[in-house]
Amino acid sequence: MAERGGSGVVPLRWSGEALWLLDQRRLPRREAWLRYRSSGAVARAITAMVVRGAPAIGITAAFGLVLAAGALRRRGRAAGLAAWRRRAAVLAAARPTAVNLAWAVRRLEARLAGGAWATAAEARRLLEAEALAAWREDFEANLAMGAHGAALLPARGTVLTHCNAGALATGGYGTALGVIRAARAAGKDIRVLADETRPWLQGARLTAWELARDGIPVTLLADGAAGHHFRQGRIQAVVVGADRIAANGDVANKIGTYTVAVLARQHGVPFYVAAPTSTLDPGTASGDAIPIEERPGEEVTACAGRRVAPPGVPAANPAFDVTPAELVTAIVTERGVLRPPYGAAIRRLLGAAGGEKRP
Ligand SMILES: CSC[C@H]1O[C@H](OP(=O)(O)O)[C@H](O)[C@@H]1O
Repeated sequence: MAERGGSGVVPLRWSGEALWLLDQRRLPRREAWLRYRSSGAVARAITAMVVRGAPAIGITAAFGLVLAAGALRRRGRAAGLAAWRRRAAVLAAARPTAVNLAWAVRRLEARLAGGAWATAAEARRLLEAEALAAWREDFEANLAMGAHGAALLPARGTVLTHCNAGALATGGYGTALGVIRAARAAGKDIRVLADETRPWLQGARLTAWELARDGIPVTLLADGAAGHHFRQGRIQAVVVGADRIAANGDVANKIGTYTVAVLARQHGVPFYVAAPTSTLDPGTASGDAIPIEERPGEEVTACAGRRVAPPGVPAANPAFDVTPAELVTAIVTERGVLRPPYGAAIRRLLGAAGGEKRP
């Protein structure tokens, strides 16, 4: 599926019996695949960031829910569903900020509730079909989002991106990197500045790896360097991904995104957010209500696994920040480009899709 239309990279593979995850902690040095056969192990892999990126962890959780189908063998449908829901809750809690985990649980639970199944095996087939559909739809959404976003970029210019919102963070092709891939495929001379994105280095390790593989010109920046390049007039647009977009258009994304948005506004550079509708969260009124994951301080006091701070010095490590909607030039989705006021635009988009966001 991932070969069609773009980067050949996918973060996961499904064998029918097991889920295989590309261990993103080891990239770019090593492309190591890990096999998972239980929903609990999948949840631990999401928390440990073996796989990361909002859409990618949503799809991964969906296959974790397929692996949880064994719980449905319990005596009685109600007992089986209760046991399955307990495993689903563990997956939903694996990381708190990306709304895509809850979206995956809602989507597969709806399939179970609405499906005709009498045995755990029949239920597993329903869940597997839904997980595969969610993966395919995400990949197709990225292709559509790429086309919508590519039209916003200049024929020639430099785009700054933050973190990794590429094929590795999605079901393939990418959101922010999908926009860049689509612009290049359309013949636009787009070059990329990639923030290294401390502390986990998604930019230095993952975005640089993806774009170099595709032959797309990419230059790595230290996180504190973006302001210098904005001031030198070297950046014509910013494109980033998102982990959750609140009902008013506030955007939760990797820590440091807000800083880039403020710099973009200061320098009159458009700031675009590329995200599938599965990342929209109409149930969360504003960014103030988005839970921000706090990760271990050791990720900050060390760099690439080597301690850099003196022993005993604590570190704050919020993994995300919130960019207020007023700093966002446009939100690029697979169903089109949203412009302010985002509250109304999101309601229209989801209303057009038939009421609330599909589970
Ligand atoms: C396509 S959304 C990717 C999104 O997820 C990343 O966070 P993490 O690597 O911690 O999962 C980052 O916020 C990206 O923009």
